Amino acid sequence: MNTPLRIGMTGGIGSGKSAAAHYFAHLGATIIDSDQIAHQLTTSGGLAIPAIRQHFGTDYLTTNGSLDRQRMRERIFQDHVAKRTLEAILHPLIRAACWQQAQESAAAPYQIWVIPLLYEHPDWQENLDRILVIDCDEETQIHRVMQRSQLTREAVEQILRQQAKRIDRLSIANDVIVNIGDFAALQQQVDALHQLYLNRTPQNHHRL
Ligand SMILES: CC(C)(COP(=O)(O)OP(=O)(O)OC[C@H]1O[C@@H](n2cnc3c(N)ncnc32)[C@H](O)[C@@H]1O)[C@@H](O)C(=O)NCCC(=O)NCCS
Ligand SMILES: Nc1ncnc2c1ncn2[C@@H]1O[C@H](COP(=O)(O)OP(=O)(O)OP(=O)(O)O)[C@@H](O)[C@H]1O
Repeated sequence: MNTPLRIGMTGGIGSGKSAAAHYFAHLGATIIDSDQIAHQLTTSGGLAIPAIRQHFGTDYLTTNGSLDRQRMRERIFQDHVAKRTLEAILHPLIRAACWQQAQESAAAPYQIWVIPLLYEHPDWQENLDRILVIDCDEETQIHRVMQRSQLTREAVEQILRQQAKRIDRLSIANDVIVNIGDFAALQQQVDALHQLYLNRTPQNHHRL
């Protein structure tokens, strides 16, 4: 059986990764979503909970034993050491779970790996055939995240400062979706990339 084409999708907070992934899935792609996996690992009984309890204490767990996401978010985006500690706990587990999901869905024509920190952690780029960046201006990101959640402008800006710059992320892209219009404009770009990915295989395209 051929290995499916693996596309790493990345983009800053609120750029539209989930919206694009949702539509790729509708077209038949397999989606491997590192944010979703991180959520599963940190629900009650999740694989990452014992290490989080050990390093951060029970203060960062809710009464039902899952990660207190708000509290952890407030901590890590103003404490670099805590951020690195949480990433050191979660990233190896996320990667293992991504690979497991990828193997379980090997029959799909191509896979979209949603990895927000693909630029910040280049080792994630290994074994990917292409990189797709969901691009949009920071002001749009801020508005979208504020609309979607209870976060203040300052809180979103603080997260943005911890993430790669737009221009750096674009420097690793093979493909770019500019998500500054409406959902129809986003879907049109996904449709075009869907055709491109169906016509590519890992055997006839190498990223490097
Ligand atoms: C800090 C946490 C608990 C906040 O949870 P919350 O539900 O508020 O956010 P959610 O998980 O939906 O993430 C939303 C976005 O935040 C940004 N983000 C998350 N983690 C990080 C990080 N370590 N560095 C920079 N940005 C991050 C991404 O843009 C992500 O898409 C959570 O994001 C987390 O566990 N982060 C560490 C895991 C990680 O590094 N994930 C990225 C996988 S590549
Ligand atoms: N083209 C668009 N038009 C209107 N709203 C959009 C568009 N793209 C995304 N959105 C909305 O903006 C918000 C952020 O989008 P989405 O959740 O897809 O971003 P994300 O990159 O996955 O974010 P995060 O990094 O936080 O996981 C969502 O509420 C989504 O519905």
